[in-house]
Amino acid sequence: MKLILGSASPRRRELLAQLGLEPHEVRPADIDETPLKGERARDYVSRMAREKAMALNVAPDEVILSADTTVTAGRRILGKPEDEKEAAEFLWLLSGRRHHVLTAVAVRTAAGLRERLVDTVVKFKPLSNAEVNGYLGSGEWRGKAGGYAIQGRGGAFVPWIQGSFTAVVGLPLAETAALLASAGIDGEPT
Ligand SMILES: Cc1cn([C@H]2C[C@H](O)[C@@H](COP(=O)(O)OP(=O)(O)OP(=O)(O)O)O2)c(=O)[nH]c1=O
Repeated sequence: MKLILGSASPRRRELLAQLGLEPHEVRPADIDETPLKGERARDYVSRMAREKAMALNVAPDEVILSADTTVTAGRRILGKPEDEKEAAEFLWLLSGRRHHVLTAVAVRTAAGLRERLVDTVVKFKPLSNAEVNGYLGSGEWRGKAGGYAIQGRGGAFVPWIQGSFTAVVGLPLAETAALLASAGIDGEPT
């Protein structure tokens, strides 16, 4: 079976490499990522992963892997910030609080689609003006759900997590490996 990565995220590619897997092809799906009115975060993130997988054609010898990561604080869904102003808003919202990072993984073959949702709790320390401004200036917030990257400088804001570190970065490796194995794709640890 050929592994098709249905994602433009370089992090997801790197995480796959950690499993000893290299996609046969990268085929990102371009879908509308707007939440539905009143949609719950868990429903939203699952729908996104599924829609990314369903937007692509799948050949009988292909396995498509798609995922979606979103940050949720209270009832709010924090996606990728549109600009620096929104990134600042997200960072202040997360400052000194716990939030959830939800990552859904979808694996699709011609036979059907299987999906897993991973919920990780992340705690942010109270941020100072200097920390927020320095972080905004680094540009690291771009393209990251919630406006931070735990695997980068953003890691300095996180004293504690409960759940899956790899899920926060974009692909929960234990669940992904299990889903892929059941679709006939096995990696070797590198
Ligand atoms: C919270 C957090 C998110 N992220 C990233 C992972 C995802 O790439 C991104 C959330 O956006 P996604 O919409 O999940 O993915 P993407 O747009 O990067 O790629 P694609 O849709 O093609 O698969 O946020 C981090 O890298 N580190 C973090 O700590």
